[in-house]
Amino acid sequence: MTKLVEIKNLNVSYDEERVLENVALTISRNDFLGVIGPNGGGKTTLIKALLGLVKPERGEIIFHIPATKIGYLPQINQIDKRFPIKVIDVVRSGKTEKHPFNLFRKNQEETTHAENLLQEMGVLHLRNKAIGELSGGQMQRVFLCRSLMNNPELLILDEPDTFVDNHFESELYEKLRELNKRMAIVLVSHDVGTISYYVKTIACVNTHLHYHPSNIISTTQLASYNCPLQIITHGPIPHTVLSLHENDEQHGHNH
Ligand SMILES: Nc1ncnc2c1ncn2[C@@H]1O[C@H](COP(=O)(O)OP(=O)(O)OP(=O)(O)O)[C@@H](O)[C@H]1O
Repeated sequence: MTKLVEIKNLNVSYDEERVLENVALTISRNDFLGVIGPNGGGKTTLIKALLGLVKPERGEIIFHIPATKIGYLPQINQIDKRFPIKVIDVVRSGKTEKHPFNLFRKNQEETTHAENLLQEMGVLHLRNKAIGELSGGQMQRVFLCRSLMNNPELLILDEPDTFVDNHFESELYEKLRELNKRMAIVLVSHDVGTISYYVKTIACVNTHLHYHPSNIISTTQLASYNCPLQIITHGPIPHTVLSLHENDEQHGHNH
């Protein structure tokens, strides 16, 4: 399996507070890794590490691909609706190999690539709209196109389902499954139920990282990973499983 990024013995602290400790993780070609964990557990910090944005206090991060081959869809909660930029230009701005001031110079090849991505995501008809006119789901698709402009080998998404409706959420995950045929994906989500249906492996991050080599994970395993999450799912239809009370049997399901 071709390795894309390796994290070894990583410690990260902010102002003396240890956020990641002794973290090891290898991302390889065709991986589809779901990153879960409690609030403040260090998921975003792990993403920053994968993007080379945090300085390790200890350990190392080895990149086997250039930075331009890592696509990133940040957590987007809000955007100033008045921001004057067209959809097509948002997508084109994801092209980072060139000098940044080339951004708005017309380049037919890049425009065609951006249009192909918009087409793939089903939003080509919005190409000349102002970004602020779009719905949450449409905007998320456009930003996803932007993160694909460099044809990444690794795509990292931080809670892409935050402000989209349920319908778009499942569409998005289906798209990710298609994209996973041509790139590795790391997906951070609070929605353990849904992601466990799509990802191949799971990392539970709560200062320490526990790698789980499958997408099926039980509440008992989560507890042993010190990942106190309330919901989890597996099987063909996503559903929730409530965490157990102390004396419960193991198979308490809530469909
Ligand atoms: N730039 C920073 N400076 C200081 N502390 C930070 C900084 N970024 C994050 N932290 C702290 O580090 C801890 C981990 O934060 P991080 O955002 O990585 O967690 P998370 O798992 O992504 O959380 P959430 O699920 O709430 O998004 C938290 O306690 C947070 O307050």
